[in-house]
Amino acid sequence: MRFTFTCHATDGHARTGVLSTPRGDIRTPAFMPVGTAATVKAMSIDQVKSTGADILLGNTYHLMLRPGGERLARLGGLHHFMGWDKPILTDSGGFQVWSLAGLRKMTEAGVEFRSHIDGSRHMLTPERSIELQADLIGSDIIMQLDECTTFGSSHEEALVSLELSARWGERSKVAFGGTRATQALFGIVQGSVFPDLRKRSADALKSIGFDGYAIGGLAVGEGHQLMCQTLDVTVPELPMDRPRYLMGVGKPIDLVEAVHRGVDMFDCVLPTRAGRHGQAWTWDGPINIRNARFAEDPDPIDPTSTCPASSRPSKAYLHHLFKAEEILGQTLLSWHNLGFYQDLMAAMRAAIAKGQFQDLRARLRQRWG
Ligand SMILES: N#Cc1ccc(CCNc2nc3cc4nc(N)[nH]c(=O)c4cc3[nH]2)cc1
Repeated sequence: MRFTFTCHATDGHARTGVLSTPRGDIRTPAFMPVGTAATVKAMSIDQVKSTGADILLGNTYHLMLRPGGERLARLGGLHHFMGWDKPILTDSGGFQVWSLAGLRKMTEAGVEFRSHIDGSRHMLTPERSIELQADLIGSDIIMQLDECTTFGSSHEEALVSLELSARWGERSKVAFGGTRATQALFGIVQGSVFPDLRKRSADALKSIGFDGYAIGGLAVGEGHQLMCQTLDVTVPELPMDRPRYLMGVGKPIDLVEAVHRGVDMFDCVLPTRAGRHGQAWTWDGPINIRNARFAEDPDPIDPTSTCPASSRPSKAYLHHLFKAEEILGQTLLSWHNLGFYQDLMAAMRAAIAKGQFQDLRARLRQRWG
């Protein structure tokens, strides 16, 4: 059975539905925990599963460097390697090369770079990225190789960049082999913050034809308002019957505003990275558990939560763990934050289904400012 995306309800531009894949269904709007190096940092795979996540994100850049694509394939692929039998989406590597690798050389062919781990030389082309994702890692949703246009680029620079990404999108589709029975290929829209270029990029990708469309080039320093304004002009250019994935986003308020504009899928390191640094997200906004006011707070973060990390340990205990630099603190707050993100997505799906998304959005905007 191939991929099918079904919308069950809409509320304005917001929509809720299911992306059915051979490895399982993804309830949308969906949040994907980030499992960069074959692990959602500080979490066991059972803890991740317990939060209700339907799909994880992996990074081709990290996995190709360590343990290596061919080694991962010899070990049965990423699902078997990390013990996750539900869907996995992998990013194609371009963004991570720019944010992590040293000594990069960008050409029409692809990007040459040195590993941030051991300085070894690597070449990533659209064709190699597809081979890594589809054949070696074995991911279910594959991203084209693209260039994430830096925020602050000129209109001309953004045009040159989006046209490169469109050519790489075409090459990715050819390497992927048109359509596959059990895997999906997503294109990535660029165009920075320029409405005309976002339309141009979307038109180019639609003419190539993808199973889903990601919105790239955002959450790169443009700020919440400009991100929302760019979504306002980009989402309407994307096909209604295909999933829309906003890459690298974001804070809870970002998710609410993007769902309001018709986005279906998200990924972000924030809940786990911030969790490892003591920040816990709550329905009343974020708190930092290392603050002295929690030193003798006997109550859990959220006694009503189904997540054990939210409903059982007291804030005093979590405060202690962070003061003592105990690893358990990082696990418990990462677990809590991922549980909170999944509860937020579930609340948005339910509100859209009941035609009450605007009430939820208004309440959360008021609370989170
Ligand atoms: N803590 C924390 C934290 C750290 C970084 C971020 C920003 C992530 N933003 C972001 N990820 C992206 C991945 C991307 N991947 C690709 N292939 N293309 C993109 O344009 C792209 C754009 C992105 N923008 C958000 C939260």
